[in-house]
Amino acid sequence: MVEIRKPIPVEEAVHKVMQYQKYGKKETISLHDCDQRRLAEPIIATNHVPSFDKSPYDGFALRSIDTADASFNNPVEFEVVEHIGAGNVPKISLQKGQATRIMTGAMIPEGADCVAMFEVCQTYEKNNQPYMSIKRKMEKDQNIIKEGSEVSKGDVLIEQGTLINPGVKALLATFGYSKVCVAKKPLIGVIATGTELLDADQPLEPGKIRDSNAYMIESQILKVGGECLYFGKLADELETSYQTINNALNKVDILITTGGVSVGDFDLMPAIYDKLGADVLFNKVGMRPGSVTTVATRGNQLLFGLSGNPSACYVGFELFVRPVLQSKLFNKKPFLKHITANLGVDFPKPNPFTRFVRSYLTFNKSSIYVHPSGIDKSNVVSSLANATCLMMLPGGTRGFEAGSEVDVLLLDDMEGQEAF
Ligand SMILES: Nc1nc2c(c(=O)[nH]1)N[C@H]1C(S)=C(S)[C@@H](COP(=O)(O)OP(=O)(O)OC[C@H]3O[C@@H](n4cnc5c(N)ncnc54)[C@H](O)[C@@H]3O)O[C@H]1N2
Ligand code: MOO
Ligand SMILES: [Mg+2]
Repeated sequence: MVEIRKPIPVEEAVHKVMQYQKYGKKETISLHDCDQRRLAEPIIATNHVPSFDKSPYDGFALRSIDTADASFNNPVEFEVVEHIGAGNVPKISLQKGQATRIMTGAMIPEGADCVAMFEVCQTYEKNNQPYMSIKRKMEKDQNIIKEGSEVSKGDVLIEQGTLINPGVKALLATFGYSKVCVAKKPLIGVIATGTELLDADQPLEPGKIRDSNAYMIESQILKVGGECLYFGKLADELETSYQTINNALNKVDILITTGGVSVGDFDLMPAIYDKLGADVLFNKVGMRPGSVTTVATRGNQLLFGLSGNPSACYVGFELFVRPVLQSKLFNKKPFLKHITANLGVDFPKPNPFTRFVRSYLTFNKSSIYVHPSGIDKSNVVSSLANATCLMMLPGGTRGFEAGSEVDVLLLDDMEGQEAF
């Protein structure tokens, strides 16, 4: 008699897996190498920005009060007493009728309370001494970037778990983080199972196929910030498969296998979990593809038994492995981002299970449409290359019409969301 498995709802399965997630480890690396990593500590402002009052323009720093009588017909004259560029510290404190020639980014001299741009000033010399005049009134604080006006020392600027993009890297540099504490990439082992599998460099043989899942999973791991350790492919043979999987578990944080989780005579994963003493959290989920996705734990390690069917394997990774990996990277929004979009095509056939259709989006003015990216079957590989999202069609007794609103999970978004 074949084993009859009871499917659990997707949300429940995700919840079960996430109970086992733990924050990962931290490491300190050079600022140069931190791109696309996630912050293991928040960025805290170590100084005010700017850290001194500065000029936003090339011009003259002066005392606004001295321009009180300036007008088109009454230019007011200033003696230019100092000349400073960005990086210089002004030495002269301005007295009545004095100005400092100042460049963008330079420190405002004492006494000055505004900056007049070159464009509104006339410059000339008298007795070899530079002078300038201005025909308009200036206001106190006009054209001055005040100390701390952008950021105050001690402010928490970027949360732990944030992906380091060029803007985050700029902040790290601004606040002197020449070494950055980032989440260590979790090491995820990958094993492909199946006597039918050939490597990518092997010629096809009757009855055999090339292993695509291992490469696909490797790519999925790398895309979301993990490190992959590939242990090779295993023929469907219990003892050697058990040995390899047992050894692999000692070397990685998480282990993913693909294939062999269903009820076939050569589907050995259930027997291997048994032999490993692993607890199976679930082995049937109310979803398509990926209904056979199995997750087990041994000690505090998670073993993901993804389906052998390529599309099912892909979806199983995105729904279950990805949020665990994101949590290990301290991402507070570990789940795939949901949006709603209008169905681009009809789905007349109902399905009792929630369907995750590999899809892509199109945009028309302010409307978003979602379309399948290929054949909607669990065993296909060709619908994956153009998939940028998963359309989520709830299970039930009805189909769906083009134009109706559906939930969509974004695959290329790296921010995520807090709840599934
Ligand atoms: N009697 C039943 N049969 C099946 C059921 C069921 O409930 N009762 N479930 C079906 C569903 S749904 C799926 S999905 C598959 C899952 O099968 P397995 O996870 O056990 O995977 P395999 O049997 O090892 O392989 C399935 C399929 O995928 C190909 N494959 C395997 N590994 C790879 C790889 N690394 N790269 C590319 N393709 C791979 C393999 O050749 C098979 O064609 O079970 C259904 N059956
Ligand atoms: O696990 Mo299967 O993918 O539901 O077709
Ligand atoms: Mg099978």
